Amino acid sequence: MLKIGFIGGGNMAAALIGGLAGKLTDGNNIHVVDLNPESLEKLNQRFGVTTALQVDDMFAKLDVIVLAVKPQQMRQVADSLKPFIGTQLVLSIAAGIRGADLSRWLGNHPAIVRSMPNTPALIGKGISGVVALDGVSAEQRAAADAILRAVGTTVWLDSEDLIDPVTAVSGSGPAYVFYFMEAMQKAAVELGLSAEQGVELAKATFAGAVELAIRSPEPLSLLRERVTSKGGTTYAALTSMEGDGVAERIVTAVKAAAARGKELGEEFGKD
Ligand SMILES: NC(=O)C1=CN([C@@H]2O[C@H](COP(=O)(O)OP(=O)(O)OC[C@H]3O[C@@H](n4cnc5c(N)ncnc54)[C@H](O)[C@@H]3O)[C@@H](O)[C@H]2O)C=CC1
Ligand SMILES: O=C(O)[C@@H]1CCC=N1
Repeated sequence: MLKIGFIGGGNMAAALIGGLAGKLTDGNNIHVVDLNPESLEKLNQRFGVTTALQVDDMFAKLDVIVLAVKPQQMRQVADSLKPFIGTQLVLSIAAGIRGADLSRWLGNHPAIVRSMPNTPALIGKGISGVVALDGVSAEQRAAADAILRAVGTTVWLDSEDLIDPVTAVSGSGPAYVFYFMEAMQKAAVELGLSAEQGVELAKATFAGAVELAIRSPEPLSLLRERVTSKGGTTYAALTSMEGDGVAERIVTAVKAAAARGKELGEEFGKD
């Protein structure tokens, strides 16, 4: 059974641990470090994981170490981990932080996998972009894949350059969807429906449309055209959106997220 450590026991770590515990490995084979004792207590109670407030010698005995802190904290975490690094696979889920920087901070450690999951991992419906540095063995790639697949699906990338685009599309993506849903709810209220009715309509519309898109082999544009009767209501809404350049603005926004990912790597990977 895999022995897995987590540094950072926040949102994303909890999602991953929830997917792993009792399936890929037992809770007592998972060791979590976080500065916040309350987060640790919750994880211990829910999944039976062992915990510590700082990186300890347990980390020398693990197969995989998942780095799940914010990009800003990664350098300091790497420094505290370095004395315990041997042959373990290090799996980072942090936005921006480059594999080469992590490797250098860990004493030129070769076994680094970078991944970008998303919050639907909390309900087992995540998707993760993943890329392995050259020093990762086939067995370690399989371990990284199994960990991420415990909370959804994986898309392996040939180049680390594609991780920032994945971050921008699917890592941050759930927030764009919620933003759109919030706007639909706002419109519903302005048109006279209650807030509860608005959110129910928005959620069910997204759930139904997404399921339809997943089950349909047809392109998204065709699904959209089927809703859009010439001169009808949808046509009026889409014409308004086109006039306002909404699609272009979304493309610009997603590109801003990718640019920020690159910038984070430059900002926190300097030394
Ligand atoms: N939230 C999201 O949608 C996604 C986040 N990510 C990445 O996952 C990482 C974690 O994000 P979240 O789980 O959302 O953040 P979070 O804030 O919920 O969790 C981070 C945890 O790290 C702990 N921490 C801070 N400094 C520490 C240290 N020195 N040692 C040990 N623990 C420390 C904090 O107490 C906190 O519990 C980030 O790098 C983010 O880029 C990746 C994909 C999606
Ligand atoms: O906003 C962020 O930086 C992180 C990475 C992807 C989702 N949340």
